[in-house]
Amino acid sequence: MAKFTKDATSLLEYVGGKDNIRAVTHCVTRMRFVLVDEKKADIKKIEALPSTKGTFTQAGQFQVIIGNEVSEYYNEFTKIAGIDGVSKDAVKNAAKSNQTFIQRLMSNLAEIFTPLIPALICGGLILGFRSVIGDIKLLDNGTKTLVENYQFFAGLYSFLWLIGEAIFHFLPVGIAWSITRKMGTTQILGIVLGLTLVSPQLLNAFAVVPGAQIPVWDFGIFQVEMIGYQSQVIPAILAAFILVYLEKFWRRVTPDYISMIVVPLMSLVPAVILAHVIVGPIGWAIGSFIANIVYAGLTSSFGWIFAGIFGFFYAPLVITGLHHMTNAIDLQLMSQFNGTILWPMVALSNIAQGSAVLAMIFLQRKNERAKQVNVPACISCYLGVTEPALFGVNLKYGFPLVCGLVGSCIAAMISVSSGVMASSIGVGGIPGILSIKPQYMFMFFIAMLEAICVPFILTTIVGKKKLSLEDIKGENSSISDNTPVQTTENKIETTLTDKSDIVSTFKSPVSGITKNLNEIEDKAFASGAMGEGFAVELTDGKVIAPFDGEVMVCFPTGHAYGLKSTDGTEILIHIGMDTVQLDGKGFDVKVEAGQKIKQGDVLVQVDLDYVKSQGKPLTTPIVFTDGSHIELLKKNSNISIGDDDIIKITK
Ligand SMILES: OC[C@H]1O[C@H](O[C@H]2O[C@H](CO)[C@@H](O)[C@H](O)[C@H]2O)[C@H](O)[C@@H](O)[C@@H]1O
Repeated sequence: MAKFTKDATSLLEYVGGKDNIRAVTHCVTRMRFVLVDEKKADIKKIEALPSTKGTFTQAGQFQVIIGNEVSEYYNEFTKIAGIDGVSKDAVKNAAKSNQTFIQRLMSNLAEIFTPLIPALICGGLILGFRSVIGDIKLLDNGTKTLVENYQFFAGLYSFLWLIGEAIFHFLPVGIAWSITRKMGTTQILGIVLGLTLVSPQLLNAFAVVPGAQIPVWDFGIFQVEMIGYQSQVIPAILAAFILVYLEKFWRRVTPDYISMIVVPLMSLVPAVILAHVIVGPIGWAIGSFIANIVYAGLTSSFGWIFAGIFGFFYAPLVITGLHHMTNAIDLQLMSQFNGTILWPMVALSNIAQGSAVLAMIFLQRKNERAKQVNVPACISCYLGVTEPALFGVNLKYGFPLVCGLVGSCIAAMISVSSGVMASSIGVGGIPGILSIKPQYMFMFFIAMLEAICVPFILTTIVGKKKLSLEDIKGENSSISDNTPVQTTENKIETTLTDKSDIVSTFKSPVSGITKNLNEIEDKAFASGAMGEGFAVELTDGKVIAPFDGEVMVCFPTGHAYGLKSTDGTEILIHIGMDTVQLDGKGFDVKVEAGQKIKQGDVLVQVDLDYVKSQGKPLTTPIVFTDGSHIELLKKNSNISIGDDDIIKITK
């Protein structure tokens, strides 16, 4: 059995089976589905699968976040489902039907740039290395660079530009290719179109300065300027879409037997003409306008405010999966200002989220199970891929995400207000410093230190208050088969504060015969590891709220509830033993997590006969997970729902 066989099989069932999948693909960390009926997906069950880090529905796509191993998972899933033929394009196109114009624009941009990222990162590292050897005066008391002192480095510097130029200056080739690939038209035509935008026959875009002699194609009656579009983003996007739609048009109207002659010719030639005569100049102007606005915004006296907003919202943008659209702006900034002030904030945001996870590693150092998630998530984040951290840790607990956002917001403000600029997009984590222009490396380093320290300290402080003993110590401290595993939905927040007031507003949530907790069979409850409390052998299936407060946890199977009273008392009611295995059958749940409750509100109506018929004991522990001390006042007594004075609670 392959690593993901079990989970992939369950996922197929929980998304509603093969018939409910209109299309499926994956990206760097997520399975992306377009479902026929989204309501058929059982999100709670999907999120409970061990390999699922979270789910997200965005713009017509149902995303299941798996992490860095998603391609292996995807292969297993498609093998089991027998749907190998479903392509990425099919997913995207199917999802489009559910999107607004803006969503479509954003996801199109993100989709265009995603396949280019490996090359951009490689180029970023190369440019960063070139800066280190060619721009930093490391030798002769800070007066000479390595390139100036050693021929080897001079040669290396020159050689590396061969690759750097191919990636960044000839970017229109990559963009036009990516668009034809995405739109399912002939990719080589996209490549050729891209080449016509950066051909050496044209005046290089970087040589187009006021007063420059611009060569022309002279058609007698009119002339066209021979300008190259090196590093330009929007002209390439517009030209490629023209090519795509021309090809689609000609393919539709051309008989098959001449399509090979007509379609490429009639698509490419007009596309190249339109590119150089109309959309090139227009796209250049639009691109410059956008880059100027972003640049002016970020370098204005209010730049730090824009930066703070970007820094705060970048990680949530990653959660939506639309973040790659920022690459378009980065690349435009690079072509116009020879660097980007946007991308350093991307790297800082990723670092900040990684640092929040670092704090979780520290807080949960005794929790073996949490370590298995936290450590790889943190490493991945520090190397530029944040989904394992976002979905596996920070979103799950909530507060690390917020602490990371605060750290990222401050780091972005430091970065922008000190003018930090990267030569290019690079590895969006700690190695990102290599892509920063040498003169800004120190300030980026300071911003990076902040992005490491602030989320770490904040998460540690908040985590000490927020995390339960179970979160901190892991399985051994309190988890049994009957114990709900903590997920986003079913998280029990147990504060570690020590109060000493006596609470007397507790009324029995159930009817039955009371028992001391240590008398029941389940070891985890009986040992008191989950907290003190008592148990009841149920005689009636109605379960009510014992106090006014909130439902913190409502287990998807309806058999366990975490409640918090208005005065902060927290309890877990676990109905029956091993009842998680009933999968919700016999439990008519009346509340949901997050719901406010009044004492006496019905939480669930349990079909006791059914539970008994399945061989499950009706022993129901009621445990105080906030550390309260409990004395059972009515031992072995027949109590009724709503009775008070059953226990004495001391905090
Ligand atoms: O969705 C995967 C990741 O996408 C972004 O990072 C990637 O692109 C960055 C350029 O925009 C690049 O710097 C980084 O090295 C790449 O991993 C995003 O910043 C990540 O948070 C996300 O996990």
